[in-house]
Amino acid sequence: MRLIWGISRKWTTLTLVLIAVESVLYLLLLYIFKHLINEVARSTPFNTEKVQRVEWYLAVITAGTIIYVVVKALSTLATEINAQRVKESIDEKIHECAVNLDLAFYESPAYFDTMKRARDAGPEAPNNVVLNLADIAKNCLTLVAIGSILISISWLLLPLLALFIAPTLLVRIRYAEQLYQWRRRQTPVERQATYLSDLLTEDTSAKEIRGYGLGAYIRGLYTGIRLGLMRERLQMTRRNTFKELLTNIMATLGLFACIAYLCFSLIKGRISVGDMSLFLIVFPQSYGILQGMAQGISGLYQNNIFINNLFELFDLRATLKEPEHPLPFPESDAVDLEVENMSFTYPHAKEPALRNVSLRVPSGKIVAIVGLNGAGKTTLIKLLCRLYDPSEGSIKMDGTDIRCFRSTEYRKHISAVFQDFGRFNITAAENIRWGDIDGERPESEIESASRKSGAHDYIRRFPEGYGTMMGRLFENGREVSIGQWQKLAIARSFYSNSRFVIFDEATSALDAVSEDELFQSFRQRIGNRAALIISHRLSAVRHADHIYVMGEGRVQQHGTHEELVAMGGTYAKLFLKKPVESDNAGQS
Ligand SMILES: Nc1ncnc2c1ncn2[C@@H]1O[C@H](COP(=O)(O)OP(=O)(O)OP(=O)(O)O)[C@@H](O)[C@H]1O
Repeated sequence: MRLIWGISRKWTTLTLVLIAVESVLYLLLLYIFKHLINEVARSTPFNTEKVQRVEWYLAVITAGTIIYVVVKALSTLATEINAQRVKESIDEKIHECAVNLDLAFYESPAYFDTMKRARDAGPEAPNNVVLNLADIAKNCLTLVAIGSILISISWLLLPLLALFIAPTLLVRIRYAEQLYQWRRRQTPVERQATYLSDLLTEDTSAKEIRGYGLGAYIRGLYTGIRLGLMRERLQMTRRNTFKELLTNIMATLGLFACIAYLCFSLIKGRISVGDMSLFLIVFPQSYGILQGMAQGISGLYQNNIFINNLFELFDLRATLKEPEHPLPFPESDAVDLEVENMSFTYPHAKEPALRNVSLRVPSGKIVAIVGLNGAGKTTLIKLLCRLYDPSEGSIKMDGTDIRCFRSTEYRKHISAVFQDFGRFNITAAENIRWGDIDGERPESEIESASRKSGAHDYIRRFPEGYGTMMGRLFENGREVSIGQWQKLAIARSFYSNSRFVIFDEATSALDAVSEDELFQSFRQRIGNRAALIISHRLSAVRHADHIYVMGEGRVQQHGTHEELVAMGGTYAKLFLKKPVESDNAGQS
């Protein structure tokens, strides 16, 4: 309730007011209707006075019914608008939560379970709660109206009805709870099934699934999981159907008990014909309303417990601590990035990925990091981008620990191209502009960044140039090669206003000519920024001002290319297996 109220006060109030008006009108109409029937049935002489009274009742009932229909339509509209607003707001909140959580959450299966449950529940669940609540409120008020009429006929009717309908309500609430608990338990299994289904339907795995003939096997795994889930669900449904049948029989007995009671009351003359007619109108309705309420309350209960999943997600808090009093970022362009005795262990991992690493990226310099697979290079980059905080040691920017800056502020000064860079299905221009989404920069800078990365060569050949939709997800989209996508990602980092450019094997898919061109004039391309390059290729690292060699999470050697070659050891082993001139000499 607080969630809904917080999102949409105006519409929630309007909805409740309209529902109240609708119910009061309904009660008034029934009341006038009763008088109309009594007037018609009364054994008074047929004269002008009687005709006038009947006409008056008819006119009031007709006008009142028209007003009632209008109010009902308005209240349905207001409820729907309110529900839509809540739905949009919750959707927005889920996305906000996902974006604000730090990368550490993505390491944990529990996070994916919570996210899946929240996405399964919302944004429909709060929406349904609004509709449920509106329905229950409406039914309650109508029931009060009908109840007061039923009590005026006989006080026994209401408790009799409630007694027989209560078991239906309880059974439905119990089933809702069982369903929720079951879904909660099954989330990891359902995620496995979704993963297998994605493998079968998405383009990223399509080639290997066909190449290795894995289709039938994966389909078998998927069907196995789904059939298991279906069997359990059907078992629950079967048990529930049996219970529902029993309680429905009870409710029907209750209905006929009331009918029998009223028949005898009429015979004994305890109720009038007007009462009986009124009863015949409202009785089926009250039965329907009570059943609707049972459904509404169990629905509310069910949606409410699904909403708990949403709250579970909203309650997740980022683990990266933001400083209470963030320091302003250094004004000067000449800032150094320094790593001091840093160690880091991934959440849920036993062994540290980085041990006592120290290195320096001076302003305006190009620094390279090399090492075998699993040496810890990418991990170091993630820490430099402050996607994680070190377990020990620190990273300093111009002598200040980067934890003293607001993380969003700090990240603006680092632009990284990761191995698994983003391939965004948006226009080519937007792909580059996302490197500095808040900057109001002239369009020409997009092309300039694109020229520096080599992406301009193929984008200019597209009939729609930079307006071309990239990827094949959307109409008229252009799929390009991995190397061409990589050039676009590099252009994005060049476009950004950062002081440090980080390339984590960012040129691995570039052809030798493109890569050579890029690194030959790399210094001009990055301007006065500093760069950190991770690469397995000699052509990418040999021109660096300083090179660090990493192994088993540590810095093993460092120096210039010439110094390291002279030193021998890991670097020489990595890069001197083939003649130094060869582009692929450094591939590990
Ligand atoms: N998310 C993670 N959770 C736990 N351990 C991880 C995670 N990512 C990487 N590791 C481990 O950390 C170590 C360093 O990995 P990292 O990705 O930094 O290596 P790398 O030097 O970049 O390797 P490559 O050259 O293959 O890219 C490896 O032992 C790896 O298994």
